[in-house]
Formats: sequence, structure tokens, C-alpha cells
Amino acid sequence: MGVSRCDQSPHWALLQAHFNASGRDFDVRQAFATEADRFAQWSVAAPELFLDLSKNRIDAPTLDLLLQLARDCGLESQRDALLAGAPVNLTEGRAVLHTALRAPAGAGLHSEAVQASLSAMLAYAESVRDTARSGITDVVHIGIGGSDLGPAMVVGALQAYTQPGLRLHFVSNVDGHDLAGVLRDLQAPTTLFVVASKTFTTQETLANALSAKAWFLAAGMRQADVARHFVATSSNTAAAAAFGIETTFGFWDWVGGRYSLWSVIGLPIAIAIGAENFRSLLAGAHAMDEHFAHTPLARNAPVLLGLLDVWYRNFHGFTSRSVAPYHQGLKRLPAYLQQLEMESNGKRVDLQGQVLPYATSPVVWGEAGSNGQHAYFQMLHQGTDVIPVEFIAVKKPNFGPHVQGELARGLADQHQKLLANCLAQSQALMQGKSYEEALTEQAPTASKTLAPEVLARHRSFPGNRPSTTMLLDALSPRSLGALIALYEHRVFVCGALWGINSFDQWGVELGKALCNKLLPRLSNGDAGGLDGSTAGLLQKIL
Ligand SMILES: O=P(O)(O)OC[C@H]1O[C@H](O)[C@H](O)[C@@H](O)[C@@H]1O
Repeated sequence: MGVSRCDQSPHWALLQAHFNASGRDFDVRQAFATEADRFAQWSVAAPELFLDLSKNRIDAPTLDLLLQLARDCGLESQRDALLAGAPVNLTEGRAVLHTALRAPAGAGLHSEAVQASLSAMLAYAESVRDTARSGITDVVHIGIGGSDLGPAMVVGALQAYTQPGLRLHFVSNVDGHDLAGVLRDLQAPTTLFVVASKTFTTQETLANALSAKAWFLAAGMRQADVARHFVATSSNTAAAAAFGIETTFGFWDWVGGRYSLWSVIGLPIAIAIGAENFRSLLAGAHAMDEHFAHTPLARNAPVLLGLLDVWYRNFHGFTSRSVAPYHQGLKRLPAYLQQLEMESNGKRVDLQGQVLPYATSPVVWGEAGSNGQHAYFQMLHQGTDVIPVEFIAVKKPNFGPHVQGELARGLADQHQKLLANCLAQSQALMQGKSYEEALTEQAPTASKTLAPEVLARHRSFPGNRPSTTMLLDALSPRSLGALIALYEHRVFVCGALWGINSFDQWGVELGKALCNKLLPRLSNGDAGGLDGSTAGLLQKIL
């Protein structure tokens, strides 16, 4: 059976019936009590990471129905079409081939062009890293959205692989405070600017690049120096040249912005971690691509995660998912995933333009553990919404070569604490604490005025709150590549079942157009023809 939307499959209705009959009341604690091998059954070893799904509201009949739903939706043929370079981004008439960027030389589509582009980019990155010759101590990467979040997240994650004496800075916001803050401590002769924009038309990026150039020239540098201190990464090389940048590393329209860190958009990553490590990042992602392409659906990590997302979003009705990376290096991962998931799957019409009768992308949000625990975890444990949580833990820390002796021992001990926190949170979400348990606990002194029964209600936890734990041996270029690719494919799986285009982003256009119309009004004060609120706000600003 081939259907273009999940609700056209007979298994959609069967899943609804199954949810009504038992899925709604599924209790993970009971499942552990009755299934001796639940952990083994519901964990998957994928390239570079281990996935524990056992604390989720899932059982074999549910997965079976979800897998049949996926087959009805032609998930495998949709995946194969994606990987074969079919124009799956229908509204823009483009193929979507970020997987080709990480295929080994000689394999994959467009291999010759991909390898030539990669080699040129890596050679340039190495020349910048040779700081004695390049004279560069600071690289300012100017880009936004997909031309910022991926590189910024990866460079943050792989700090242990960076070289001392070469600092990377990321400027994205059109708010001048972003650029001003970065420029404050920089010297023009030792600074390199990388202007990253797929389209080279993005207001924020062009504005920051213009201001950076003005700062550079005002610092006594000559126009002739601009060529050595400004490079671009873009698929619109003509626009970059017209902007006055001599060296542009180009790429292709079949690389989506939020999937572009593997392309020349990854230049700051390569400058930060070097060519060899960049190749490892690509190799890790490729290993996950192979897993996604060839592993049977029932053991396929991105498929399982995507199916669970559909189960939670469309049947349980959970509106958000929280990501809690227990590694400081991954603190920007939630922001990166917000673009990857919400820009990809935040859609309300199917491929034929029909309004969908079901929900698509959840809200994705989060914060590095253990910080999140001291902020919003209260709501995860006792709030009125059930929010599935994704824990990401890294077994071995890597603090860098400067951490030695007593400090190394202290930080290793802190890592144990970090891991214990991570495990404890998913345990607490699942276990909860019953009213009876809370009642038997001794009440704290401050609460003596409350009846023990009342206090016990405040101190009990419902439990049965689902979570997934992803475990990495170490946070390395290779494992990070695999982790990111896992998320990319999971997003694709959801989009394939929902029957939407995960690769366009028309929803960002209206605001851009209105901004362009409003901009002159901020100088001329003309509020004519505006809605009451916008006119009122404009006048207040002026
Ligand atoms: O790389 P650029 O062309 O400058 O685009 C930067 C970003 O802006 C757009 O508005 C889209 O929302 C993003 O998908 C894109 O990554």
C-alpha cells in the first residue's frame, strides 16, 4: 500500500484504536515489572552511540503498528529517493543531498565536485590554522540560521580539539550588540572574517558584513587588505563578488541551509578543529547515513526515534520535547535542533497543499544539564503537561591537555556527578513518587503548619514521564557527526509520515517582506495605513 499521508493508512485508525484501548494508560513502570528484558529489547546500538528507548511509553504492538504505518507511507522508498537525489524538495524543485557531502571520495552523488570543494576548503582552513604564517588569531564567522547554528554548535562541542592561540567568534544577530561585543577585543590585522550565506541576500548577514568591513577600514587597514581578511561561503558566488569579496567557497542549491554544516559552510569548524578532524566529523555522519539506509526499520535508530515522535505528537498529543545534553559542549544543541526540526517540520499543509488534520513538529527546547535541572525541570516532573525528555550523556570527558594533576582528578569526579545527575533525572521522571511514599516521609520543619496529607500531595510525583537516553563514548568529531546525522534523518522520517515538505521554509518569508516595508518608516515616521498596534508601537519608538 502506498499512501502520501499517514492518516490515509488503515494503520492510522488502528493506532488510534490501540491508543484508546491501552496506549493512553501505558505505564512504563509496569512494563519494566513485567518485561524482564525490556532494556535490551528497547535499546539500539547505532554508529557511535547507544540509544535507550526503554523508558518510553512503547511496547511491541505499538511499534508493530507504527512500522506498518511507516511502510504504508513508503518510508523506505521515500528514503531511497532522498538518498538517490530525487527532487524531494518539491516546492523549490531541488534535490536534498547533504548525505553526498559526507560520502567517501568516489562514492556518493556529485563526488568529484564535492571532493574538490572539500579539499579546497580544508586546504584554506589549514593555511589559516598555520597562525605563524597567516598572522590570524581571531576568526569572526558572520552568518545566521543554517549558516550559523551548525558551525557554532559544532565548534562549541569540539573545544577540546581546537588549537590554542586561534579563537573563533560567531556573529549572527542583526542587533549590532552582537558584532560590537565581538569586535571590542579584536585587532584588525590579526582578524579574518568569514561571511557565510547560502543565498547571499540575508539582511542580517549583509548588514554585519558591511559593518565589519567599515570597522576593518577604520582600523587603518587598506582596501587592498580586504581581500586577505574577508572570505565568503555561499551558493551565490556572483552576489558575494558583487559585495566585494574576492574569495568565495561555493556550494550547491541541493544543500539546504540547515543541513549545510557539512559543506563549505563548515569552514569555521575546519579552521577550529583542522582538516583531519573535519573529515572524521563527515565520516561519523556517513556511518549514520549507512545505518539509516540499510538497517531494517525495526532496529533503525532514526526511524525508531521518528516513529516515537509521531506516536507522542499525534496520539498522546504531547506538544513539545525537551532536549537535555549532559555535556557543556552541547549547550547550543537545543538551539541547533530548533532550526533543524521546527523549520523542517513546522508545516501545516501536505505536499498537495491540503491543510493537515493532524499536528506536525512539536516545540523543541532545552538546556544543558545539569543547569536545566535548576530551572525548568520542576515543570517536567510535576507540571500539568507531559513532555518527553531526551538525555544525551557522554561516558568519557575530554577537558583538553591543559587539565592535569589535581584539577584532572577533580574534574573527573565532577563528571561522575554529571552522569549521576543525568541517570537520576530520567529515573525520577519514570519512577515518580506516590502520595503514600510522600506521606511516610518526614515533613520539613518549615511546613509544620500544613496537614501532612496536604503536604504529601505537593511532594508526590506522578512519574511515568517518558524519556530517551543517548549515550556516546566520547564527544569526538566522529560521534558528533553521527549524532547530528541521527537527528537529521529522524526529522526526515517524521516529515515522510506526515506527508510534508521538510526542506522548504516559506514561513520565514512574510516577516522578512514586512520588515523591508517597515524599515523606511522608522526614519520617516510614516504610520499611514498600518494596523493600530504597529502604528502605535512605531510612534512610541519614534
Ligand atoms: O544562508 P542564508 O541564505 O543567509 O540563510 C540563512 C537562514 O535564513 C533563512 O531565512 C532561513 O530561515 C534559514 O533556513 C537560513 O538558514
